Amino acid sequence: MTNAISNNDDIVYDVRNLNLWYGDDQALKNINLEIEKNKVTAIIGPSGCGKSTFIKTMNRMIENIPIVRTTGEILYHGQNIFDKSVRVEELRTKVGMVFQKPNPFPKSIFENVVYGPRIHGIKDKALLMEIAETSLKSAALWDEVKDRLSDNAYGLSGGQQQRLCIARCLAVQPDVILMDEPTSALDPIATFKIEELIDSLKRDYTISIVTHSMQQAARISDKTAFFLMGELIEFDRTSVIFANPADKRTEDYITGRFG
Ligand SMILES: Nc1ncnc2c1ncn2[C@@H]1O[C@H](COP(=O)(O)OP(=O)(O)OP(=O)(O)O)[C@@H](O)[C@H]1O
Repeated sequence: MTNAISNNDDIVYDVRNLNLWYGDDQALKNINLEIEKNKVTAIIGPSGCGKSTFIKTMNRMIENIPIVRTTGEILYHGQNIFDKSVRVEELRTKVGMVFQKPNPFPKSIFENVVYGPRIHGIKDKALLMEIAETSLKSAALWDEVKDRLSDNAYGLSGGQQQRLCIARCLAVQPDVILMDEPTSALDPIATFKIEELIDSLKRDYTISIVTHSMQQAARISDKTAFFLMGELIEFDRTSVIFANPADKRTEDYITGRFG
């Protein structure tokens, strides 16, 4: 009888001895962690502990900041994303990102969703329409916008804009979705909708989410990583992190003693 140990196909990311510096300041210290397929992995920790830095490293978005230097490896399906042969645009198609503040383009709802497919050379109107419909349905937004696809995206509420950004991300058929505090600018109802959406998306995608809300991490994630001052202090099943953490610092943080 085998127990439920993941095999390699279940590991999407294998982060090995990752260090990152902004100039002389080290923001990530020897991080080792695996991200499993079709799971939601939450990244929690106090302000400035390196959560955003970590998540932006996973699709090499962090390299937009010139003073950044990294050592170590991030294996994505077995390939080190820092290898010279890796094409960053391709990686970012596979590993999409959703930000704290919804950031639709100043275009119609339809054009926002099909932006990526258009860049990839898809011109056929019927196909673009099909992609828009599928993506908006997957992002639980279709029913609210199907009659006004040509309206400007800025006319949507904040929560709708965030789901539109998720639809835009889905339209290029990613494998992983990185989310950096995706609900921190939203009200509780819009937050609830995004949380429900995350739960349904994990059937098809692997999700990693930075959150300041421990309740949110407890509600929606399967695994939780607790960061503190650039170090990964503890990484385990979310139920373990919140009910029976191994490290005193994790316990102090989740019980609100600091942070
Ligand atoms: N562009 C930058 N240049 C220099 N230092 C940076 C830069 N971005 C972040 N840092 C530093 O790296 C460390 C980690 O920051 P990061 O934003 O990753 O933390 P965080 O846990 O996401 O914080 P928060 O919860 O406040 O968003 C901090 O000390 C921060 O000051």
